Amino acid sequence: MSHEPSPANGKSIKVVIVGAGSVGVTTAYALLLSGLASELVLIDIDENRARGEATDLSHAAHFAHARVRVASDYAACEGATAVIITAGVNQKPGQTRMDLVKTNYGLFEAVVPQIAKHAPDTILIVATNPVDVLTHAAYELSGFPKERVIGSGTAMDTTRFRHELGLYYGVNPRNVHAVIIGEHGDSQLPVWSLASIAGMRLRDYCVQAGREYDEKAMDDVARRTRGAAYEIIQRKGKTNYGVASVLVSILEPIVKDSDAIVTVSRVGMYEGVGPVALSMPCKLNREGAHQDVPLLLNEVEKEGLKTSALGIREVILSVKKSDAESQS
Ligand SMILES: NC(=O)C1=CN([C@@H]2O[C@H](COP(=O)(O)OP(=O)(O)OC[C@H]3O[C@@H](n4cnc5c(N)ncnc54)[C@H](O)[C@@H]3O)[C@@H](O)[C@H]2O)C=CC1
Ligand SMILES: CC(=O)C(=O)O
Repeated sequence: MSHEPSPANGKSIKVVIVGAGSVGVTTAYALLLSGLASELVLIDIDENRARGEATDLSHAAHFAHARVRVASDYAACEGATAVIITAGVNQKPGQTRMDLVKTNYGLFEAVVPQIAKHAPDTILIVATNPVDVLTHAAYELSGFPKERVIGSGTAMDTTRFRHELGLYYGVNPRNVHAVIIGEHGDSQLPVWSLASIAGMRLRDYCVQAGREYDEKAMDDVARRTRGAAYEIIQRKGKTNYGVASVLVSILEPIVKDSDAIVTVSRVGMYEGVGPVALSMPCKLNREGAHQDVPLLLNEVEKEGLKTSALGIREVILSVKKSDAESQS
């Protein structure tokens, strides 16, 4: 009898996680439990730590029909369906995601070309912060088409938003349709004009449910969504479970080629801004992320999106400028 793990869904799906820290290994564990991958490879600059994590995870893999291994060389990315990048410094209490840009941009310059060299057909999924700036960097450094460089973006904030709305209205978050777009960060934008429950816009839902639409309560929902990571980091020093599940939810439609719509970050052209990676609802399938249908936004939301895009673009330009200056 073979001791080889059974391939996921009858196919051999290899996923590489670069960065075997808190987000990386929580994602690895969530992926193992999902059964989406038949092979997981961990790469970390701290090889000893990665080896310990891989051994521990391989004991969990015993129950999940997948193989977990550690690699010290990016050649291990060859043949990967997706490479998830979670390597990099995280926020200390009070820091913004943008505060991490200099260190993590340098890391991407070292890592992304190596992934692209060994896995030219893979899909890159970026979680490292600031995720939009680094998704943009990964796109430029890899030379991959836009579709194949995806940031976890506001998939995380959208999950938190639906969670908060579900709590407030007393319905399951799965029945709340609402998205956060723009930056995975402080300039993120809740799309109130399209938020709905049971197919009804929130104001209509309130009329039908015989309750008042409370503007102040909605502002609180948006504030809690935007501030969730800060609060968690203040309390426990990091966030890991939410993002791990979000990364699995991004990988799933890629592996299953299912055309699911998920709000992820991807490079696009924005009027009056230029090319910039930010989050919009995208169709995900085995070829990557596609922004096929522009979101119907009102004028205020269009302005908010532009402000968010300009903020990300400014950081992209400034980190590239200071990087070029330090190399000259
Ligand atoms: N997009 C999102 O929603 C979220 C993003 N994050 C971000 O994910 C990143 C990782 O966070 P944590 O896992 O908590 O940090 P961590 O410190 O636990 O792990 C980072 C790992 O990266 C490794 N690393 C550093 N340089 C490397 C290199 N050149 N090559 C390979 N590995 C390298 C470290 O050795 C460490 O194991 C941070 O930037 C954080 O802000 C965290 C939570 C949510
Ligand atoms: C840390 C981070 O980006 C988050 O949990 O949203």
